[in-house]
Amino acid sequence: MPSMVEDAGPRTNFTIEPDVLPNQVLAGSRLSYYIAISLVLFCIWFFQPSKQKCGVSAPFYKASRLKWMFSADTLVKDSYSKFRDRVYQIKTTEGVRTIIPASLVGELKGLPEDTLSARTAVREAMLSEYTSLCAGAHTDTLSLLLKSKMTGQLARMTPQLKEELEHILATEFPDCEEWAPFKVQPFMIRTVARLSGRVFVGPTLNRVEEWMDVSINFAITAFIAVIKLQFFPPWMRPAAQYLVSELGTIQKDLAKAEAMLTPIINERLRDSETPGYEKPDDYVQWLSDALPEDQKKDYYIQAKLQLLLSAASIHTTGNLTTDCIYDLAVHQDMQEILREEAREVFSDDEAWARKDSMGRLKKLDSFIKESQRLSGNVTSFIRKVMKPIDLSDGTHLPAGTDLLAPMAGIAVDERYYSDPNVFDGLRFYKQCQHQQKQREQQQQSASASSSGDEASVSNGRHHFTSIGNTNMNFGLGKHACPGRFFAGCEIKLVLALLLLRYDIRLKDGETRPAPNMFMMTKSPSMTAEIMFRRRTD
Ligand code: HEM
Repeated sequence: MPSMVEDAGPRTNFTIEPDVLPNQVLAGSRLSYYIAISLVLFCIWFFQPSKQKCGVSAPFYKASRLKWMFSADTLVKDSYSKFRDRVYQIKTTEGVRTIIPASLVGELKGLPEDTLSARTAVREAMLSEYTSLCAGAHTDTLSLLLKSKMTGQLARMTPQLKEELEHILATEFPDCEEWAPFKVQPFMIRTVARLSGRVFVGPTLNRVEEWMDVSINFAITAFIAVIKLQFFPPWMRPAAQYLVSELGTIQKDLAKAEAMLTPIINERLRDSETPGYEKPDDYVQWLSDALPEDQKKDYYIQAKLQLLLSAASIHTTGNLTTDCIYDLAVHQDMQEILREEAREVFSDDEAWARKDSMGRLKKLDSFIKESQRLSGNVTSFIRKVMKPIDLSDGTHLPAGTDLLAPMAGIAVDERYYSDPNVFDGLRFYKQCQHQQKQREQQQQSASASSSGDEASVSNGRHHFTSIGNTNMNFGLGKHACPGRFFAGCEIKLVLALLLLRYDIRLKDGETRPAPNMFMMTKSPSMTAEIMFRRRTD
């Protein structure tokens, strides 16, 4: 057997942890059939030469495609430390990807969609023509509604979220009167599904198990469908799609969601005729109001947008919350610091609804951002070049080039983060304080305030929701995540409440649960247990 590693980079032993692959990949009555067909296709796919010639004037980092599949984190870090500020290319399972460093991504982030497309890149990555993972003409609606109805207005939602959180803690979190182990990841996914559901579909449907099930599993099913389809060369996919059972599940889930939403939409349309009717304040309503008259009864598109919204928000937010708990369990000293801050902010019950409360949790904000820095995305800024682009370093990017930014490498670049491999929960808090001082000094000095680096001092770039060329966990530019403010609010709420009520630690003799890596997706262990004990104060 020829060596699978073509060259370069430290070699990795590929062992697959039992919880690396979602259970659904491994289960099912047709398992042996899948294994047989997958093996044959894997051989065809693995040994076929990469035919993609896109003419990017940048060197290749050579590494096995297996490494991309199971160890993309290490691959991106290794290749980044070799090239750092240079553009380079990697052959991945999905084709050639051109990697854009932080120093050049600024030249691209403002380009229009017809020159550099996020939509096309995501549509292709999701194999939307088979998976239906695309909102079509309504793609912008999804983001615009989040921006106009949520961002900046989150305080209005926190009392409902707090109520929902109390309910799920009361019904699904153990008593923990003594130290007790608890599996965090599945709980966090359910919690975020319920909290988000409260704002997406309202207080009745969000607690219905069937809705929870569909909204949580839609993203997982789609992920598995994409992976299976990727094993087939593009020319085989029109026929191969019939072998991927998850594509059928996606359609069934869409139908279930449609059936659950239809009576709610109809009831609201009926009630809106009644004088004095007070409209509910949730995504179902915002969407219904935004749709043109002839589409208000298009239940299918409304169901689809809801499931796409769930897919974008539940696992991303739930997994980051889980990572934060793992980091809190390791960094015991941070718990009292953050608890103290939460006690100050939530000194009375009304504080949960106060407009500025979440913003005052500055140390917690820093802690979450630091967790995300070290556990966040492997890559970001997924884009497709639609018209040729020339970068200032002389790199030519022809139409058809697929871009990525090497987030895993940037996140541990010592030029951007001092002691980058050390977890410092107050890293961004200290930077914010420093920034604040600079701002005050600038205000005092008229000459200083009229000169120089004003923008960098005043834009709060160390906050959890800030984005920048070296900070792309929420993407960059026009398509940067519009849900990040809501995500921050949910995560702070969950962590603050848990910190106020529980002590948290690792199980005896254990270290921080290792993340799972599969196909560029890094996620916290789904099976790890963390110890909780209810506080008596
Ligand atoms: C920690 C949680 C989250 C992370 C890490 C995350 C990350 C991202 C990233 C990396 C992108 C791509 C941005 C780009 O390409 O420039 C994105 C897009 C998006 N996210 Fe999030 N997200 C999170 C939570 C949420 C939530 C809670 C929502 C909804 C409430 C949401 C809705 C969206 C939507 C609709 C887009 C597509 C934006 C567009 O293409 O214009 N996300 N997110």
